[in-house]
Amino acid sequence: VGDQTVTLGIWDTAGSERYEAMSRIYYRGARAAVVCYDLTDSSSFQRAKFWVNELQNCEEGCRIYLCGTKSDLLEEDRRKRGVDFHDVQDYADEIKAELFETSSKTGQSVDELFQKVAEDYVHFTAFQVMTEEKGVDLGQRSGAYFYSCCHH
Ligand SMILES: Nc1nc2c(ncn2[C@@H]2O[C@H](COP(=O)(O)OP(=O)(O)OP(=O)(O)O)[C@@H](O)[C@H]2O)c(=O)[nH]1
Repeated sequence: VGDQTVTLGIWDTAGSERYEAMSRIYYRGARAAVVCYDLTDSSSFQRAKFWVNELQNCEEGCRIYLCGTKSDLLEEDRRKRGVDFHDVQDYADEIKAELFETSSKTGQSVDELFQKVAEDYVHFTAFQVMTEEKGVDLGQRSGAYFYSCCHH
């Protein structure tokens, strides 16, 4: 990212709610979470919402990335789509998450997803360091630190 190298440590947790307590051990303190669902399976999107709620309740500093998987199957046949893109986009907006549709088979959008995770990490960490060092004047609407955050 820019001239910085970001090393991501990635933990693949169990997707089932049954392993909720164990998964929490893995994602505790995480700065980013890629919550995956199968684009051809609407029930998997409902399960993804469960994990989003968990993250929102337990991990305040964790940015959420929604990731619809198996996009290659939709390329083959659009009728296989089980989760409406606009519904997910509305949900992503509501929870302030980024949305990606990827394929592990073809690699579609996988690099873009992790590039965005790394970029956001760098930008938001820089912003946090600046605000921690200087403090935030809530009365000041266009402080220099806000501009520098957005222009990094
Ligand atoms: N066509 C296609 N199949 C995929 C893709 N990703 C995974 N699969 C298939 O989906 C099935 C489940 O994949 P996994 O990677 O085990 O899924 P998982 O979400 O890690 O499963 P959990 O272990 O329950 O968390 C396997 O049969 C994979 O081959 C993809 O991008 N495209």
